Amino acid sequence: MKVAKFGGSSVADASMIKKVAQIIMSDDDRKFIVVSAPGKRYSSDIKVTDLLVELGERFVNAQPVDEVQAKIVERFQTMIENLSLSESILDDIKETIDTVLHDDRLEDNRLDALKAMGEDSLAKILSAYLQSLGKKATYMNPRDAGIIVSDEPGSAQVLDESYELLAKLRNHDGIMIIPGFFGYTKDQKLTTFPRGGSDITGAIVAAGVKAKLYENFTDVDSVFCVNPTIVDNPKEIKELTYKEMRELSYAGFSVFHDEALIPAFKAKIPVCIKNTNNPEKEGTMIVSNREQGSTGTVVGIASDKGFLSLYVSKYLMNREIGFGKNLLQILVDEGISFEHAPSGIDDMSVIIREDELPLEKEQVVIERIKNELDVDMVAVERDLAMIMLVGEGMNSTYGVASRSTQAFANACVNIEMINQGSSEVSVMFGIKEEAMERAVQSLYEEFFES
Ligand SMILES: Nc1ncnc2c1ncn2[C@@H]1O[C@H](COP(=O)(O)OP(=O)(O)O)[C@@H](O)[C@H]1O
Ligand SMILES: N[C@@H](CC(=O)OP(=O)(O)O)C(=O)O
Repeated sequence: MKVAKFGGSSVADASMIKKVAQIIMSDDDRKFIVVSAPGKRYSSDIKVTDLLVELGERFVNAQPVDEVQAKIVERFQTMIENLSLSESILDDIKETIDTVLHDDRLEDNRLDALKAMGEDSLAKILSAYLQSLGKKATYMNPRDAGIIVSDEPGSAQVLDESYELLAKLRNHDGIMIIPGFFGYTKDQKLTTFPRGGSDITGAIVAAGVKAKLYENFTDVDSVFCVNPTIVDNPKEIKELTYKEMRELSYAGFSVFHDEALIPAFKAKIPVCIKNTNNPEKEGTMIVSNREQGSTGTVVGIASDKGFLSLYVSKYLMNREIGFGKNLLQILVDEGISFEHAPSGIDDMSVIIREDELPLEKEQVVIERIKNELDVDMVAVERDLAMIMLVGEGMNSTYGVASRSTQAFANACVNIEMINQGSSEVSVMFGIKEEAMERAVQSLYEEFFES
């Protein structure tokens, strides 16, 4: 039995839903289907989830909501009409969105409940469409499926008891359509995963029903060794390990959510990334072990912007017991999560995503570090990008660091920070954002074209 997840690009309009239905019907093993909300139909289009976020924010700020609500309804209306489905489905969707918007009991988690309406509505539409084609298909709400999550709005985590409940679905007859991106807390509050989180639902369902394969359908033929918007026609990756994919997705491969790897990895479910527009292509497999030598030493180069470095310097920092802990405690107190913390004898840098430390919070943190830690210097450098080279074979190969630093030099890019050693499968470089594209292109040339 397989779990197939279709991303936003795969369900953007009626013509895509027809392709999705063909894919589902072409393999009887595809029993559990997880869907996203309709994504962009063309590059300047707006994802339904973004429209729902706007709707929620407008409502909370007492601004007019009619226009954006109409846009959302229109997306579903066109889809329903083009699939020749009953108008009653649209009535149900409209009514559900309206209830979520105005129900006083939802005051606490209205934004999450609204955000989930894109996947919820799409799951209803897809199951009705499959039924209209004569298939036994059932819409299954994540609450009834047993997806229980922590009470962290917008960044829920699955609770272990979900897996036992999901296992009971194995005996279900016909095809089950489950909306991705959300679950319910123990006290029945709808709570969403982080953005892009339908991949996470797919992995949880695959682990719960013990699927033999988790297929993740998107809009590219495979995972490429570098972001295809930075390098034209980059090489395709045929096989990756969970660990490699986790590092690559964390650092910018938006094709698969990094948090989706854990449930699949723990349950040892292989993952296959495939293209809804080209389902015959074999795609990329993500597995526990990859035969060494089946690809180069570096399997992928990931890159992401939007980081800052909080640099702290104090003479004899190395001798001061608890300095690192006290610095990080200030971040804990201020509710800031950090990504990396490379350190030297008298210096420590903490790498943080910029949205975690807005300017007003920056001042508070700097003052606290100065007053409480008695440092010689504290400074924040913004507009940084991180580039990550990933590959299981890297730690046993000579010369990866020298080849990469040469590639940065060739592109006239100054390296601000190197972090090697924390992970066995990656080496990370911090550089200025404006240099990211040319640095990635130069690294691609060095590791994939030379
Ligand atoms: N290394 C990569 N390989 C493949 N796709 C990538 C990579 N890095 C970024 N992407 C982007 O990820 C997109 C697919 O992910 P996403 O938009 O989340 O799809 P979906 O709508 O199916 O959830 C691709 O269109 C591509 O632009
Ligand atoms: N619709 C949600 C969840 C998701 O997974 O979407 P997509 O499959 O389009 O990445 C979002 O936009 O975040």
